[in-house]
Amino acid sequence: MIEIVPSILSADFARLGEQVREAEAGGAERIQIDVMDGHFVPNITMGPLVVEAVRRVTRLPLEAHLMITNPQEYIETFAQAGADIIIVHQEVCPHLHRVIKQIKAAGKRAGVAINPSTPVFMLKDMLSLLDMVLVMTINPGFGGQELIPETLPKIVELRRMLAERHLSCDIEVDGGISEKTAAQVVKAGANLLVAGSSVYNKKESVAQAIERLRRAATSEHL
Ligand SMILES: O=C(CO)[C@H](O)[C@H](O)COP(=O)(O)O
Ligand SMILES: [Fe+2]
Repeated sequence: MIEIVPSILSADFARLGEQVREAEAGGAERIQIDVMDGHFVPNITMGPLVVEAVRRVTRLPLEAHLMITNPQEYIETFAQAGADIIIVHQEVCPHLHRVIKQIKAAGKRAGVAINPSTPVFMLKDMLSLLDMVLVMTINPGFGGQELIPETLPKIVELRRMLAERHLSCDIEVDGGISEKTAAQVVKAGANLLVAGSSVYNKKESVAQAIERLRRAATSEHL
């Protein structure tokens, strides 16, 4: 099943609760919270307090996309704050197996993200332990960027690797997902499509935006 996953990075923070509820009412089945530390990526955003606040206004599963240099130091904090899926970046985890086990030990689903320049084979031996691989379709740090086309073959390759191993891990994509790119990433093999600026775009309601993206994602055209 194809899901549109709203990222609150582009939401109106002055009325965050409302914006999360709008996504839920609009049919979103999970929400992504982008955590940035100003070290791994050149931007600073939200932390566990925001996860805790969002947890209070929705029953949807929450994904914490941790774009931070020492994720192993914060797994339990984000688990306690109410994240259901914890996503760490491969690039900052020399002991990735240990971090995945740490997420599982906290009772949460484990995801690993890879930047556009990180090859999919870096995750080959960990695939059986993962609930999700997040293929970044932009360089992480900011919303509103354009999808990098070189990331599309990575999705195809990952889907093939999972099929070969009979694994049912989710493939999520994040960055530059719009009406124009949604069908392309689905065709490549992604099933979870994170969307920030195209969901919270101020031109239409959050529900309308989600519906438009879902239609584009599941259309045969393009
Ligand atoms: O991880 C992220 C940025 O690093 C965000 O999830 C992503 O940017 C979503 O924003 P948009 O859909 O506007 O590209
Ligand atoms: Fe993200």
